[in-house]
Amino acid sequence: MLEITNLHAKVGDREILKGLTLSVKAGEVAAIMGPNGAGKSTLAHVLAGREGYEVTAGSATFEGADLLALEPNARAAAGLFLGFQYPVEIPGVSNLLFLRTALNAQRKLRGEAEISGAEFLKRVREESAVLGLDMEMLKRGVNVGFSGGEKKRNEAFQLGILQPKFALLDETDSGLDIDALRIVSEGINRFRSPERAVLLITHYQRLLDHVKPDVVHVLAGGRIVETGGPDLALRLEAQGYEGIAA
Ligand SMILES: Nc1ncnc2c1ncn2[C@@H]1O[C@H](COP(=O)(O)OP(=O)(O)OP(=O)(O)O)[C@@H](O)[C@H]1O
Repeated sequence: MLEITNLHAKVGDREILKGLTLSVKAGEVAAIMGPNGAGKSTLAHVLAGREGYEVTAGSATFEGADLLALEPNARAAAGLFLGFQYPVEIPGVSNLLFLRTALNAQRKLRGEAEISGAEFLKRVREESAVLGLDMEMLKRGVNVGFSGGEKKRNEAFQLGILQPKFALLDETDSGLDIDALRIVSEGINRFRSPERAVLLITHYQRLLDHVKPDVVHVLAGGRIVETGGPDLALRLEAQGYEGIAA
């Protein structure tokens, strides 16, 4: 589904991704772990098409199409979703208006009809119930006044509403209390399907206790340096990154 080959990318003058190769298949849940500053969020931003991140070599294709040639909104319409490590607040734009507008903009680019008010509301009710977000909160400005954990739950809510094909989740587990971690994990597990894929950037094995990954990659020094099964995450938890070649 996602094929990244020898990707090099820089921010300003600094090369962060240094020949990263990674493949994620449909149906797969893959985790990316790695030391602070290794380039995990940079990878997420490059894939989403954030400004200021320059790809200098390599390729990334999504379902066979050149992802890097697409504008960010076209990447979203193609089915790519990024859950931010640091969700932003958008005062004056309610969560529900934001999501309905985003969903319809994506549907329009795909040549689909707008979602009906009734269907949108049904999706909102279902997803907010799973994630424990009440309707009053969702009428407030996007993330405005949300606690750190509520912001992360809201990322999972957006995932449930937009129903993309590929979820790239950048530390969606950080800042969650024990119950919220279980709730957000449930949201991610509900999203799992043979047609979709998930790439979880995380520092903690505890998320992977709830969302069992098929594969675990280690990103260090701007490259994937090791790939294994769920046991790799357990080994890292026990041993740290010492001995991992950067
Ligand atoms: N705008 C920028 N200008 C200069 N350096 C940057 C910029 N953005 C990121 N970097 C650097 O790129 C490196 C990789 O950052 P990135 O956020 O991708 O790491 P990460 O693996 O996600 O780390 P963490 O686990 O701490 O979240 C870091 O050393 C960071 O300081």
